[in-house]
Amino acid sequence: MSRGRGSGSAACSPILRWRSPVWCTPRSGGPTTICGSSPTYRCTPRCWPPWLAGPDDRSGSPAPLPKVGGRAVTTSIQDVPIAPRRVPVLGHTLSLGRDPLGFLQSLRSRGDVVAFYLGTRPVCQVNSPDLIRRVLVTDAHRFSRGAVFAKARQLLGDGLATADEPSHMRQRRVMQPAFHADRVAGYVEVMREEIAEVVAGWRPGRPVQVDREMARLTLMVTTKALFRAELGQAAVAEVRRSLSPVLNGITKRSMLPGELLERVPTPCNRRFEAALHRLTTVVDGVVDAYRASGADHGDLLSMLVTARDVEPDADGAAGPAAPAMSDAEVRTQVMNILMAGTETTATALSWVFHELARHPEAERRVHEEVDTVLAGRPVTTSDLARLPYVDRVLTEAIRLHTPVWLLMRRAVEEVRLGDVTIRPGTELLISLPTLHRDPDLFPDPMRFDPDRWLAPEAKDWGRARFIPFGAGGHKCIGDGFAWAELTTAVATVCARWRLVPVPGRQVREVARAFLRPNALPMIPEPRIR
Ligand code: HEM
Repeated sequence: MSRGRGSGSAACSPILRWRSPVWCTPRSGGPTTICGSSPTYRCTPRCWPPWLAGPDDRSGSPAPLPKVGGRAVTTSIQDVPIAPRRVPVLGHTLSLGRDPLGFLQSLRSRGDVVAFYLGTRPVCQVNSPDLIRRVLVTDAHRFSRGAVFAKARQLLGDGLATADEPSHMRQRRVMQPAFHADRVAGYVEVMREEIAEVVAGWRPGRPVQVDREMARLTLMVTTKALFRAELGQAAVAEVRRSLSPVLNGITKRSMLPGELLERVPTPCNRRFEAALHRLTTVVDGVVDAYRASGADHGDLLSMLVTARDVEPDADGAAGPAAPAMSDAEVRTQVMNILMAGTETTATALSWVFHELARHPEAERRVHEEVDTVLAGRPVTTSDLARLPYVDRVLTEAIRLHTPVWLLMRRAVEEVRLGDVTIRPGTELLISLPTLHRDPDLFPDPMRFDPDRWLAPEAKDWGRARFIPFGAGGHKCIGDGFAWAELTTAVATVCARWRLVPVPGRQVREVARAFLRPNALPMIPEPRIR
């Protein structure tokens, strides 16, 4: 089917998503202001393109190019429509660098699959929801994760967020229980306490940088959920100090061609290496201590340390259980979760408060619902499913400002997508804002309208047209955790505070590792009830 309509069975209802099974899809095999009423969303280009000269994700060497008459050719996309205004040598790099979101969205009307060039290297953007589903879900075995992940894997190790098959499937099986809905429910108290601690520092009328506050908040929540035991507290402080420089360093390095520049002992490289060393040392120390104590602290790290892997035998029956991960593997997983689970949720929360401030009626309804359900007491796990309007606000904010804005894959075999043939080695790109802002899928897409999720057909949208957490075997393992955290944070903050924009400050989308606001200064005002 060509692009335009998703169909078929429902995935997870947006309202119940926070407690839905995390693996709910089958597997196989110049800046523009966005304050006020401007409907135009563009972003400030930075860090682009991260995968330009990345190595092949499986072998660590460049992807093999197809050969014609014994000579390598630079294109493997002969029958794919090509974006206009390609410049010799540079390809479309400048257009993309000037306005990444605008450029990618401009490709939507040109076909289900459209190619553009980064320098001389083709990348195919997949626009049709049904073809996206094939790439991520039904034909996923024909694709690997692509060059960006290869770089991250070099720096972080082969963890869940970076691994390819078959290693990925084993890791997923071992990690899944730590993110089971029952386990996530147990983290809500930690989440609420950490959120309350951050908010306790706010003073009426004194501006706070909401984006930074949310980054602090999600880091506190993730580290507490990871290392709940007392012995983890020193580690928590060190992680908080080192994580940000490590994240920034990885983003920068994923853009560098080759490894030469990384080896030059510049102050920047030295800071990155020192922070990475501190982070790995402290995580190693905690893993040792957890291993030695053997106790279950009810946190993620306990789950990872005590995990046993039961490999199915040839008949599919359970084989003998064995320790699932070495200490080095546990450390890699911890690092992966810290990287994947903090800025994503922080970015989503920032956009939620930004949109609430711009839509007083939505804000009023959130306050009304929170007051009715909580009646002045702290939020609990059972409240999360009783906040349907908050749920719709979160869903709509994440549709409009999808934090993970690019998914990348690389074809490992020839595959036919609609009318075009994708050759092995071709990089594919799925631009989630292009999908989530498609007027054929979401009428008046730039309008923040939480009630669009009341439409009866909305329950099917999670199948193909609304996939902020991805889909298929790599679907976000932390989606339930993130949803619980988002709901708890919004309910806790909105029970006491309104966040009002600082007058005259413009908020822009910045397409870095995540699609985040450039800055979000806001003024906390105590609510008068
Ligand atoms: C609003 C918050 C979040 C968003 C929007 C988000 C989005 C995503 C997306 C789109 C993917 C799929 C990437 C791909 O297909 O290439 C993903 C994967 C992943 N996410 Fe999240 N995420 C969020 C929060 C979290 C949290 C809180 C955690 C952990 C505590 C987490 C851990 C992971 C991991 C480990 C993966 C890799 C899964 C795999 O490949 O099996 N994420 N996330």
